[in-house]
Amino acid sequence: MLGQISAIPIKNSSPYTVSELYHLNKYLRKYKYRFLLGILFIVGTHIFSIIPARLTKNTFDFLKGTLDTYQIFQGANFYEIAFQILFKGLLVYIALILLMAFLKSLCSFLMRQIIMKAANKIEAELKNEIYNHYQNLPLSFYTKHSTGDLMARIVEDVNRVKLYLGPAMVFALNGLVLFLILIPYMIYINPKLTLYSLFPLPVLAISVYYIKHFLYYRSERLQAKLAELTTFVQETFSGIRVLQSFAREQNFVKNFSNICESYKQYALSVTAINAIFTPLAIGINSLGIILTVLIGGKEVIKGNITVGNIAEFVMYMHLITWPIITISLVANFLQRAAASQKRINEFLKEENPIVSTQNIIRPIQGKITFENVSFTYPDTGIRALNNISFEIAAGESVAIFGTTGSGKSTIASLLTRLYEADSGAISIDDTIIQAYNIAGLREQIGYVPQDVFLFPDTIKNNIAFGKKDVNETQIEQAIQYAGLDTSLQHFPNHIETLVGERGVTLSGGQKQRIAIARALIREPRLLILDNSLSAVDTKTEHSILQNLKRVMQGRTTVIISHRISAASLCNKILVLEAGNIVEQGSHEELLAAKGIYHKLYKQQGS
Ligand SMILES: Nc1ncnc2c1ncn2[C@@H]1O[C@H](COP(=O)(O)OP(=O)(O)OP(=O)(O)O)[C@@H](O)[C@H]1O
Repeated sequence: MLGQISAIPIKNSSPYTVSELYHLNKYLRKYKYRFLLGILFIVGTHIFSIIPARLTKNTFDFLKGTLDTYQIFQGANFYEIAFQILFKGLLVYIALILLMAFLKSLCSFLMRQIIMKAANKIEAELKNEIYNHYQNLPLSFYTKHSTGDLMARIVEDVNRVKLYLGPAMVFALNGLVLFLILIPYMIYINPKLTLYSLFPLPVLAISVYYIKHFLYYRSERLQAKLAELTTFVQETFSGIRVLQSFAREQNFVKNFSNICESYKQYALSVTAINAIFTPLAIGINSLGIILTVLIGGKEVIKGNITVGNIAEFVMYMHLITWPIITISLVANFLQRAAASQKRINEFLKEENPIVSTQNIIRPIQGKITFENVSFTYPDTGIRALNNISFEIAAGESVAIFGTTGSGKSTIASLLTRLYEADSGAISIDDTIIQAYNIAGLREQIGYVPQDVFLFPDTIKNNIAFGKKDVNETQIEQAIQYAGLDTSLQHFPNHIETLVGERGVTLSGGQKQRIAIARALIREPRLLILDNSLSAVDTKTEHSILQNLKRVMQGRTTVIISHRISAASLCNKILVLEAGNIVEQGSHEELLAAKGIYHKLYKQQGS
């Protein structure tokens, strides 16, 4: 509701386990060769990271060896020769280090390309899977879940899963491969130096874990605030008409400013924690370097290692720090992905109970039979229809007439199989409705619901939405039958006029008539108009109904209405009250019966 902010739910507090991610196995299997190739390039990246460190060690040792020799020959004629040897040797080492750096960058680039691309492909496929599944779910599913929730699961949650499949996968594999290659190699060079240089790393891992944990919690809140802000702005502008007409602008400005302020506070705290993080990581890493130089120095004095080994170890320290930092990142991405996948799985597990038993696809004649049909809305428990029975002959026009909330629209929902009756039987052409293929049946029904929905597109495209492959003549004809032709003359772009968001640029009556044209273009065997002429004057209503009589010749028309004027034009009228059929017959018969219909006839001054 406008003004009551409904933040997009991006977190589900119910428990989840990593096993939720098993759903992704089919995608991982599909892209297994990509991931394996990615691992190969990760190995390459690390080999080309370790070799330069080894080359640096050799450079140091070479420098030291050459300088020692130079000391021996100082004062003699060999000075120039020693300098030449030193310089050429250095150039060779620099060239080799540059080559390794290039190869490392190349492997790293290819690894990211391969794994990230696979993650992007899986993200798109998962989105498609969810969207396809949404399309197959019944209307009752949509009344239970908000649009914000549906959107959050297909956008936010899938994005979190992608972060796990992409960056988290890269970080995890990167760290694992590096540890497997580097640690044994360091131990091989000098176990004692390895132990001391790695000593501060657990401290780094634990501090990073806690800081990141706190940071993610805050970021989560920040994200929720952002969603709140977005929803608020969206709701404000979609309800701008009401907002301005009720002069509530200042209240909304104040509310917006309050949400902005709390968003700012969260953003500031996230920035502050982020600011602590980098100096802390650098500090702990420096501690490791100090220990390496100190212990390494002692080892050099003892003759166990060379000066080059210290330089080499300092470089290894830098290589290992980032994977340590990313451990908590990976753990966090994994948790968030599992929570998100759980939310996605919840929807993917939803099944549509409205199915076809025999998948019959055939043209219908339009005979409709309701036998002792009852229906209670599952979410509210409201009994909308109470054991109702009636019959409509093929080609008949029938009005369903009654007070508001009496169950008229529910009959239309059951006929279009948007809901399933709890008991009783609904048949079309003496075949139980469940036997028909659902899409095949719906394609033969032209249903104009009470709340008209128009896409922000042209009038033409809104009408053509009802059918594949339509031509201009069919559109013009549907417009004429729906009584829209005179209105269209006032539009500068005729049927190419854009209707704006939900048809905001049109009058209520124009929107209703576009919806009728959309239904008529399908040339339906059964036409259901649910209060579809409530926004037009009785004269226009009369002329449209006369048109429909011609168009629907030999086809069944069900007109749901509160108006006697509409009902009186039909062959038969069903009068509903509190889910029961209280009267039925022709206009004349019902007037003669002097019941509810007659009373309403008098009230409406017909
Ligand atoms: N989607 C829904 N979920 C839960 N309850 C519903 C739903 N739609 C309608 N109802 C309830 O079912 C009852 C019958 O509603 P229905 O829309 O069929 O009445 P109606 O006769 O068409 O009313 P109106 O003339 O005002 O459109 C009402 O009490 C309504 O509150």
